[in-house]
Amino acid sequence: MAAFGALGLAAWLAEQARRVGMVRPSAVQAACIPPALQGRDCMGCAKTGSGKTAAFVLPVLQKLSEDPYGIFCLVLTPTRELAYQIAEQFRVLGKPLGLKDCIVVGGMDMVAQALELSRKPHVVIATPGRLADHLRSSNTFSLKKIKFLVLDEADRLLEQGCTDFTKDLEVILGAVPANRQTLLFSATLTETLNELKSLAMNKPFFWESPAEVRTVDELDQRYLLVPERVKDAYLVHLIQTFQDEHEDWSIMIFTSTCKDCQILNMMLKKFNFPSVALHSMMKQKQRFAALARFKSSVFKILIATDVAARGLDIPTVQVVINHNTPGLPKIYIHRVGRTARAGRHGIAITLVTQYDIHLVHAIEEQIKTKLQEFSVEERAVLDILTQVNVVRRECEIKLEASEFDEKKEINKRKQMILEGKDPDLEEKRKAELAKIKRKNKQFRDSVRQTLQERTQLQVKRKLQKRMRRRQRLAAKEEK
Ligand SMILES: Nc1ncnc2c1ncn2[C@@H]1O[C@H](COP(=O)(O)OP(=O)(O)OP(=O)(O)O)[C@@H](O)[C@H]1O
Repeated sequence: MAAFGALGLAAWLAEQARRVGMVRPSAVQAACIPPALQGRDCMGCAKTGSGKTAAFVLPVLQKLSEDPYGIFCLVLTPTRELAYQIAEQFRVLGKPLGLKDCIVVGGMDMVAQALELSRKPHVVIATPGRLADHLRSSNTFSLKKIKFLVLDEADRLLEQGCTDFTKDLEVILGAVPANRQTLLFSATLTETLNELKSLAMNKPFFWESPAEVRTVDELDQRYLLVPERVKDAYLVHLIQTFQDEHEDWSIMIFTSTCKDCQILNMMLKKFNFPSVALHSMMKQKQRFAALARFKSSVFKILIATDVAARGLDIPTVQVVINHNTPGLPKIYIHRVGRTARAGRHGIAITLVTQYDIHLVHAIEEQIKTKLQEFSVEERAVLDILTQVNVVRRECEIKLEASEFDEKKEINKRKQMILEGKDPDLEEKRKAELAKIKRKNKQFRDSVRQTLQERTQLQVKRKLQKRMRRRQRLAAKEEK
């Protein structure tokens, strides 16, 4: 495969890439860097861990070196941790340029970010919510001259649902120029291809990994059929097994809710498995600290919700365990993609209960691969079953006593204060917004009602007119 220089990158940039271990471009880099350098919009759909980040960082840095000014490039990504990770790649690869970047994410000081933005950094890496807040509340910076708009995990940014970014993306797209280059990347682009294409201003160059199998070959994908009520005992047994056989291995465990994440973290500590949790109910500083301790192998076990499912690049992760079967195949693809990255091997085990069989079939259909059964010693699991369930109950009671749910509300309020917002004002704003929405709905319903009544009236009049005409005709015929 051609070297980076042959892709059109300047010697200094190819050398910088080499210095950080990128000697030969990966398939998605070899495919997308040339058209990006030629000024085309690009969409890259490549497997997890295949170097999509550098596929947009390198061409952006190349173009920036030819015309250095700020704000040159805006990168949007769905989570705060990913924003920091992308910024790190820009800093490492852009070091010879003296790159100035600015990270704009929630949970951090908004005033400091506004100050940094006003200094016109070359590259802004942001989560949509916080950037939209800045655009709504201040005019101390402009995105009018950006050359590149990059959407990392693009399909997640455009996903509709409870935590969708739609309104924020509308604000941001209104603030960027039409004559820009748009680069879109993800491991699961295809489902939202049309919406994504509408984002690209001109006919985008589209590249998709040719392999039919959607997950990497180096990934050993297993399942474990377990009854729902003994799932935790299997989890503890799996961790014990891996830690006995490979004490240097790092394990990422995914679960569905913040509460479950918290309880499992408490449980594992009681079984002397030092672990850290990562979920959206934690304060931002706690999230960063947990990730740093896991990345540096101070802790070998990370329990996370799907806030950590996409993009996180932690080379030491050898095992991914799905404590719950992901509801969507693409969530599965991203979760298990946290291991077996950049050509390394890894194993992913999904705990499948009697209620999840259909989910496994949907996953296998999407990834075009059959999961193999992972065998364990049932006896060993039964031996710890009671103890695990007792410990879980103790942790649940302890968590309830700590008013975890109430904390969620308090956390939200604290977060707003930290971000310079007034929680009561926000509460009032939300109530007013809800009232306006209710009134609008009532108005629409009454209009619809009136139209229906009017239509019925018109139909009735027409029928009466037709009846009267028939009566007149009948009367004439009688004469
Ligand atoms: N050409 C290359 N040669 C060697 N290593 C590379 C190369 N490109 C990227 N890498 C390394 O591969 C790892 C994965 O890269 P990256 O995080 O960009 O993958 P990705 O495709 O974005 O994954 P995901 O879909 O999970 O976000 C990183 O550690 C990165 O430094």
